[in-house]
Amino acid sequence: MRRNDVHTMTAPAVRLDAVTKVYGSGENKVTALREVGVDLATGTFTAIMGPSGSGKSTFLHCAAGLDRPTSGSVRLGDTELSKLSDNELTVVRRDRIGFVFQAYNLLSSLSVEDNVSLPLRLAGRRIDRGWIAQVAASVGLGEHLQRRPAQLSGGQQQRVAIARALVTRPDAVFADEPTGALDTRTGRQVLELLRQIVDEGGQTVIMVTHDPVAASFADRVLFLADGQLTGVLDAPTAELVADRMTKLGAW
Ligand SMILES: Nc1ncnc2c1ncn2[C@@H]1O[C@H](COP(=O)(O)OP(=O)(O)OP(=O)(O)O)[C@@H](O)[C@H]1O
Repeated sequence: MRRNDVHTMTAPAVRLDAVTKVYGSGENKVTALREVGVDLATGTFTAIMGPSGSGKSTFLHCAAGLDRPTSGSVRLGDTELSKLSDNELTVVRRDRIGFVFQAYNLLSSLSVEDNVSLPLRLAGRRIDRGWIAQVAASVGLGEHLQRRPAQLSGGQQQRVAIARALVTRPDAVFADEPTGALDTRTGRQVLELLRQIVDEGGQTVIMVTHDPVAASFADRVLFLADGQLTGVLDAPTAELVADRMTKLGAW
C-alpha cells in the first residue's frame, strides 16, 4: 500500500490504485490526475471536491469506467476495468454502474416508467413492472409513472434520473453535480434521497459537487487539488468543508 493512499479493510465497491490521467501531449499535455489511490467503501456516500480544474470530473469518469486512466488501475468490485475490452466495459457501465448528471438526461418522448426501465431494455433484460413501480415509488414518483419529463419539475426529473440509475441494482452510483441545476430546497430533497439510498438501500454513491452543503450529506469528502488527492474529511459539516476549500484556495 502506498503511503498517502486511502484504503479500507473491507472490500470496497470501487478501488483506484495510482490512477494517473494525462490529456494531450507535448506542449498541450495536462496531467489531470496524479497517482490517485483511494477505496470507495461499499454502502457509503462519498463527495469529491476541489477547485475548478483540480480533476474532479476526470476522477469521476475514470472511476466510473467512462474514461480510461493513462496508468494505474480501477476496480469495480472484483472487476479490473483496465483489463476489459471496450465492449466489455460498455456492458459493465450499463449493467453495474448508475449515473446521475446535472442535466438529468432523460428522454423527453418517454414516460417516467419507460425512462426508468430504459437501462433494463438496453441490456435486453426482462422488465418487471412491479420492480419499476417499486423503484419509482422509492424516489417519490409512484404517482407519476405515465407522465413525461416536461410535465415534471426539475427536482422530480432528477428523481427519475436517480430511479433510472438504481433500476439495474448497480454496484455504485456516480453523480456529477446532481443538484447543480436545482434551487436550494429542491436540491436538498435530492441530497436527502441520495442519503436515503445509501442508508436504506445499501447503495454506494460517489458525487462530484462544488457545494459544501451538498458535500455535508456525504459520509466522507475527498479533496482534490491539481490532480492529487490532498485530503479526506469524515463526517463532514458544511463549515468544515468550506474551511478546507478556502485552504485549497478554491474561493
Ligand atoms: N478532454 C480533455 N482534454 C484536455 N484537457 C482536459 C480534458 N478534460 C479535462 N482536461 C483538463 O484536465 C484538468 C482537470 O479537468 P477536470 O474537468 O477533471 O476538472 P474539474 O475539477 O472537474 O473542473 P471543474 O470544477 O471546472 O468542472 C483541467 O486542467 C482540464 O483543463
